Amino acid sequence: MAVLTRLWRARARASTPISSVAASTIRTLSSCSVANSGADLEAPSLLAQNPLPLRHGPKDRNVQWVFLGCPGVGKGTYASRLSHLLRVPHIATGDLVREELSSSGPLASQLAEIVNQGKLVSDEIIINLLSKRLEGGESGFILDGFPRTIRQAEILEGVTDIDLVVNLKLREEALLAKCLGRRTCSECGGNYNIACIDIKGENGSPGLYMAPLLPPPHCESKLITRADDTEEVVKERLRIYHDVTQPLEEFYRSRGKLLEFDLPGGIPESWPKLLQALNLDHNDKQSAAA
Ligand SMILES: Nc1ncnc2c1ncn2[C@@H]1O[C@H](COP(=O)(O)OP(=O)(O)O)[C@@H](O)[C@H]1O
Repeated sequence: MAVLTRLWRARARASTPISSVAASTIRTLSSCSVANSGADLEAPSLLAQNPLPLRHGPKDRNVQWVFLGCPGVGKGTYASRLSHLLRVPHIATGDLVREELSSSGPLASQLAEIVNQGKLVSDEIIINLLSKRLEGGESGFILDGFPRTIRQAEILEGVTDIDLVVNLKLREEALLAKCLGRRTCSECGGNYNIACIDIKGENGSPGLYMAPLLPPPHCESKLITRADDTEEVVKERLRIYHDVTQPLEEFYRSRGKLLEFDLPGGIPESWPKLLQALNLDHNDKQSAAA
């Protein structure tokens, strides 16, 4: 991870075009390059190569995982739970963008315009925000919301090894409702969802039930909604996800790193199954619940 930090710092200092940073970092890291056989490995063989729990990754370091998935799928929820479980930082680029937005920094107004239209922030801005976040150095991480473009994935691949990419999937009908139901407590920062998803099974397809995650009474009057969680903007984010981010699935599948996970329901149904898919053991589950 120190390598990653150094390189992103160097990029931020030099304002070098990202493509040349990626090229030079790929050269620098040729001795510890990302395994890229091109073989289309299935998730089980990926896990067989890297049996979990992965407190330490392939080179005796902590896990370096990425979470992919449409807006509203629950990347933040599950990435955050796993980060507590595996004791690695959960780094969400959406949170970095929102922190910058709430500051009075020079970028704030430029970012507000982009984010409130549901568009993606430029790769350069995102890499700079990430490099600032990583200045302290990290040992292992779970990235959420990054990479989001093939270019970002190539840059990441040029600077460090990703062990596993978890692709969370949820039926399209549920995604919009999940985004519109999101609420955050302005005081404690707790995340809730007031949407109750109840899709009846029909023509052989199973139903889907996701209970709302309601706030405790002391948060009820302090709930806020993200400015970009309006119907129009969420639809635009979903469109951009399908056009620009979804190709990353094939990028990581071809490298044998993609673990597909269909969410079977809300947190009570999905969390144990996710742990199982990740081959995390019972002790880990107990410590997660603690
Ligand atoms: N890796 C990224 N590249 C470009 N823009 C990003 C990235 N991560 C976050 N953003 C910006 O921040 C916004 C919020 O991100 P996030 O909280 O991850 O949203 P979502 O709920 O759509 O997954 C995005 O719509 C986008 O404008």
